[in-house]
Amino acid sequence: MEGIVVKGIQKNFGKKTVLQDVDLQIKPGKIYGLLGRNGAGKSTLLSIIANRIFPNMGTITLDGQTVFENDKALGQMYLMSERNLYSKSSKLKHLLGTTELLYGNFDYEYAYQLAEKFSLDLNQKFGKLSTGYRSIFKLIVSLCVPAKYILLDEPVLGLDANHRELFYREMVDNYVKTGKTFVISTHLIEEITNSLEHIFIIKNGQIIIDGDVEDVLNKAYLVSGPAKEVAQYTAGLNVIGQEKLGNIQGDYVFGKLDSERVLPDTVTVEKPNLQKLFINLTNTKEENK
Ligand SMILES: Nc1ncnc2c1ncn2[C@@H]1O[C@H](COP(=O)(O)OP(=O)(O)OP(=O)(O)O)[C@@H](O)[C@H]1O
Repeated sequence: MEGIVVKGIQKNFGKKTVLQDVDLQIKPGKIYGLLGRNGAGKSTLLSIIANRIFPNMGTITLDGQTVFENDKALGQMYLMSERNLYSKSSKLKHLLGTTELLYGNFDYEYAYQLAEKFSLDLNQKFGKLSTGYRSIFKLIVSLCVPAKYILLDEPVLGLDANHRELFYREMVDNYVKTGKTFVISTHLIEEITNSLEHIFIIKNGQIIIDGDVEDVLNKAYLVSGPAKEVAQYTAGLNVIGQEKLGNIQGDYVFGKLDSERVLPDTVTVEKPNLQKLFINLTNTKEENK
């Protein structure tokens, strides 16, 4: 099968199972979002895909070939993660050269252009950069490596709002120009929704949603109005969350509404955004109370 295929992945750390029965496919030429709450297993999954850590069960293939100790397949993937792998005493421009040694054909011209846009001086040493600029440097590298699949684990960590916007724009621009595939794990859902085509939502180590953003959002509804009428209208539907303010109630429904039911005049049906849907799908029972 084309692209990256993740099949039956399980990962345990000690006695704890942090990923279970994870199956998914990353097809070439799309922008994917990997969304999940703190500790859901996003970084672990991305590290397994990039062969940085090994699963207890399951396989990862790229275009049908295992990625396990397969340099050719791994050369087509680049994982940018929170971990700082760079030597603190190295100048940024020299670190670009190190990346070229590993991945070949590094796009220096583009890297210099991006550095200028982000006001990053490449003559500085990595260790002297602020948290945000460390992320920016790593992002610049990930946009300029020749790999076909770019995995970004919390890419905008520490970036201010202006730099985050600039990064999303550059990523989409790069995607349009190169047709590369991006997989981004993030908590900042609202601001990235428009850049994503497909999402995976991971909860407690399992994929609970796998679909195109539009299709997923088409299944979500927010039904609001007086508590009694709302409860009647949503009875028996897949209500995944609820908001209450006095006597006014908002039920989040995921799936289908019942077209046979008459919507009372006092009740409205809206489409929630991805962030609201995510919060409701991933809330724990305690948080729903
Ligand atoms: N090396 C490790 N040893 C033991 N437990 C680990 C290790 N790495 C991750 N974990 C545990 O695995 C679970 C998943 O962690 P992971 O970092 O993949 O989550 P995440 O979704 O990326 O979270 P966050 O959004 O907070 O970064 C957590 O409970 C974490 O404590």
